[in-house]
Amino acid sequence: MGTAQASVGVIVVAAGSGTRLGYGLPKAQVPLAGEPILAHALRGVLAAGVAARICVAVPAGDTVLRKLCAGFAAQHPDVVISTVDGGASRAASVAAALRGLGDGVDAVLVHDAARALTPPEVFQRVAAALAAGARAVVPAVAVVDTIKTARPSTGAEADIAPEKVAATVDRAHLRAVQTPQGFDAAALARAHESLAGLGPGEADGITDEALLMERGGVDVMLVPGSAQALKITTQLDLAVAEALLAARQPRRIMEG
Ligand SMILES: Nc1ccn([C@@H]2O[C@H](COP(=O)(O)OP(=O)(O)OP(=O)(O)O)[C@@H](O)[C@H]2O)c(=O)n1
Ligand SMILES: C[C@](O)(CO)[C@H](O)COP(=O)(O)O
Repeated sequence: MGTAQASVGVIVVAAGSGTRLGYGLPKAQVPLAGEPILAHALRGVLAAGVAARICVAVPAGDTVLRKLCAGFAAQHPDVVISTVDGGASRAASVAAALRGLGDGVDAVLVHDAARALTPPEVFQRVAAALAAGARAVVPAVAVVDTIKTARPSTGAEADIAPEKVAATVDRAHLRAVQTPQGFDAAALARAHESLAGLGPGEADGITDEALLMERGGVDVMLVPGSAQALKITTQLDLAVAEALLAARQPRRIMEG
């Protein structure tokens, strides 16, 4: 897009069911420090100050998250905040929100509600790289574990353990990618057109939009992500997020 004045739309995908979290509620509704996960995610987007429009994909038929978004919209009349029904896969939810965002934005940031504590600086880094001319930008962190590939054990080995190491990967070049992922709006729309007609099973393999860009031969630039942008997937992640939020509170100074 190449100009700092470009209009940015942010998609927040919040239509997932949260099966692995196992809370019995759609994940974006699950309370984190007393508020739905989506409320934290929206506050992060708004604090970054990069969005002219925000479109949130919520579970089809949901009224709780729609009401939450309407409350944010009332408090932020300077930003157009809308909701759409999400789809059966993350990719389908992104596609629905892309349509909901409409024309008139130069760049689109796609963000997981599940990465609810992403610091505003991460949004700003992604937006700045787009403004500097990148067509696709992803926040990333280095991988800290030693990574090995596995293959099934065979014969007598299978009685000891189901898998064995196939190889150890050189982690120097490995990056764990996060959201928000930023794209030139036209390039993202074209990439998503290529998904039309995919079944839900096939769409499940599209775990992020950067993959679509890579397939289309677009260079995907990496900017620093943040450990705080963890994806709340399991109960352990929710506990970590609670602890992170508690640590963000101004500390009380005991006097006397
Ligand atoms: N059909 C879907 C599936 C996922 N998402 C969103 O995509 C992000 C990443 O998905 P994940 O964290 O894996 O969420 P869930 O699909 O809810 O998790 P699970 O697989 O445990 O059910 C989340 O913000 C989630 O709400 C979505 O909008 N629509
Ligand atoms: C987009 C993402 O958050 C980047 O790490 C991730 O790919 C989403 O994954 P999931 O398959 O929806 O859990």
